[in-house]
Amino acid sequence: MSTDTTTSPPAASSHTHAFQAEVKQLLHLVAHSLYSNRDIFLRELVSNASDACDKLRYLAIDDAALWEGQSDLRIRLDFDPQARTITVSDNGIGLSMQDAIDHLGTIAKSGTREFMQQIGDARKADANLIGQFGVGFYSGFIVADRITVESRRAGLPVEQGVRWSSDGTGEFSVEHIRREARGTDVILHLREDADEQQFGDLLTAWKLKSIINRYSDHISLPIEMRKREWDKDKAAEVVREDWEQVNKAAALWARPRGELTSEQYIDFYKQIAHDAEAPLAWTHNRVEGRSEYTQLLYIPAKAPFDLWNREQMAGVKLYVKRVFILDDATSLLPTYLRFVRGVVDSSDLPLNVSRELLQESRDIRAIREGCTKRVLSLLEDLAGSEDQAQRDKYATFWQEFGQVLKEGIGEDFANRERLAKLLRFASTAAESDAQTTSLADYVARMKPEQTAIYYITADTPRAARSSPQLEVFKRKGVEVLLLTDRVDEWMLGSLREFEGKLLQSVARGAASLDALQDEAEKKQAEEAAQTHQALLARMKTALDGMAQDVRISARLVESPACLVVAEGDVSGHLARLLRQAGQEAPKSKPILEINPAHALVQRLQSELDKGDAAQAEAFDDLSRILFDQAQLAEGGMPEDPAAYVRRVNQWLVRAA
Ligand SMILES: Nc1ncnc2c1ncn2[C@@H]1O[C@H](COP(=O)(O)OP(=O)(O)OP(=O)(O)O)[C@@H](O)[C@H]1O
Repeated sequence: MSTDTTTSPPAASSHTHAFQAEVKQLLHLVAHSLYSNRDIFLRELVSNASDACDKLRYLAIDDAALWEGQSDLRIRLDFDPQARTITVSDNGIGLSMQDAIDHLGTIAKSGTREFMQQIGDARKADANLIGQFGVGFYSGFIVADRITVESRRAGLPVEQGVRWSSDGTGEFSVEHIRREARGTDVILHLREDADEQQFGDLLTAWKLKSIINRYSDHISLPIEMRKREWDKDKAAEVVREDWEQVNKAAALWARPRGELTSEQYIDFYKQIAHDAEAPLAWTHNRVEGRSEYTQLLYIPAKAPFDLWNREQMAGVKLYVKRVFILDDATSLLPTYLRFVRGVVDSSDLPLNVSRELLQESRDIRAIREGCTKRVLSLLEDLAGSEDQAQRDKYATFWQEFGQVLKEGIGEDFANRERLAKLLRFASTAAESDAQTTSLADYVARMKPEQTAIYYITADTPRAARSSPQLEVFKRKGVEVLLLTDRVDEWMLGSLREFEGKLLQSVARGAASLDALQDEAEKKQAEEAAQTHQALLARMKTALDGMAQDVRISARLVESPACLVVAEGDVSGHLARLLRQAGQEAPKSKPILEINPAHALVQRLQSELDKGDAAQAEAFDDLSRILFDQAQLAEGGMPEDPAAYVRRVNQWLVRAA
């Protein structure tokens, strides 16, 4: 926080401010963890310069005076070997004094701020992790021990320039300066203390050019350096006053696929996604027809830390005829594809398109549909590839982003079937939870008499696997899918069937099990229900207010009891999720199913047969114990845990 909040001090007086706490941490990390990646500092500063130019162009649409009579935007890179400085200049929007204090002293992006708060200990953070957050401006401190920024915001008087300066430890100073030129100079004073080898080469034209070529070629503005010529007479290189363009300024996505190497695609991804790791896959197409655009979309290999934030949607950049317009993935892709990174460049939209206009534009709708289809095709290609390495990539993708993709089942009606084919689940058919299956593979393995796709929902795969409701399925060798992601219950609300087969919870209703029972089993169940009619009725009274019914189970083999929900009722698992999320869960009561072959149930029957008043209490207690245990077995909690413990203990004492 600022120690001094004066915003407009008189010219020439310098004011010192402390960095926000997280910036200090970040600076510490930057200086200590990113040496191996040091060249990225130039990419970050050039990208800021380019953003500043884009911003000016955008604001000048409504206020042409901001051009101040000079509308050729460009970025310049200069260096001085004697002074050991590198300067990145732009004639973009520039900074006011308040901008400099606000933007260069704090981390504005809430995600990055939270991240910095979380890591706390600099030693734990590795460069890859930090790379994700785009250290941006502060990356200058990888190579510099002092940075000076001189700037003037477009439209402000020349006296309202600002000089910001810091050694990147605890504080920065700001003062007003007189500055004719609009825009910003970022001057890096290279470190001297470190090994000369480490930074010395940065003070050469070839090195700076090679970094620009590697990282910033696609920047659509010219990046210029001073012309250098060999002077025969002096037998030395002389630096001229005029400038030459050193980048191709050819947007990568605008070049034909055949001209580009994988390395170029990967480098470009790393820049736009702020990711140190290569992407899993990408798709690059020029779409022609009713709406013309180019799309270059990437699937990252790792989920970002803020994937769960559905508001965090700035993954795809929109360009119009190679001019950057905005980061607004909400218009370009549905929420459930928010992990996609990339660029869409439209040939049809007007350059001054606003956010509001975007929402209504037919061209944007067409682009959004087109991008969605492309991403789904890309995923289908990976998932269905002949090549094991590609299928492994899909497995990685699923691991990282599967839960997000599942949101699409409820959100994207038009693509629901395609999405359903991309789903993967853990299953009782595999020993390991990591080995997942598709619905199509499940259907191919179904027993001839089986009519439904069975699943169980639970908090963890382990809880799912040991659930009593699975017992009969295990005995009969019928596969059950194990659904343990939070989003699953929600997804199931929209995914009722697959290839004509209903998805059926093993913990719901009774009808679906009929298909799995042979005649003898059905008869046996009917007889058991007859024999235990009185027991069932008596238990129902004992569990009044807790269970809506008590019946003989066809699901159980080893356990005494389990809970099931009636058709149309909310499952116990979903009710728990809702309560955890602080929401009201519908108050439907479960059905208790009991296993007549189990000793505890037989014990209940004998308590009932004794029929005296003292036994009535024992009967009630044991019924409640069975109910509470069924609750525990499916990962729930007895309504009154202490009462449950008391009852169990009474029985243990009696048995001892
Ligand atoms: N050359 C510049 N001209 C004008 N403003 C700048 C310039 N460089 C940085 N800024 C301002 O400082 C802010 C912080 O820059 P920084 O690079 O740290 O983060 P960012 O650009 O917002 O994020 P990222 O680099 O991760 O994309 C920018 O958002 C911008 O407002």
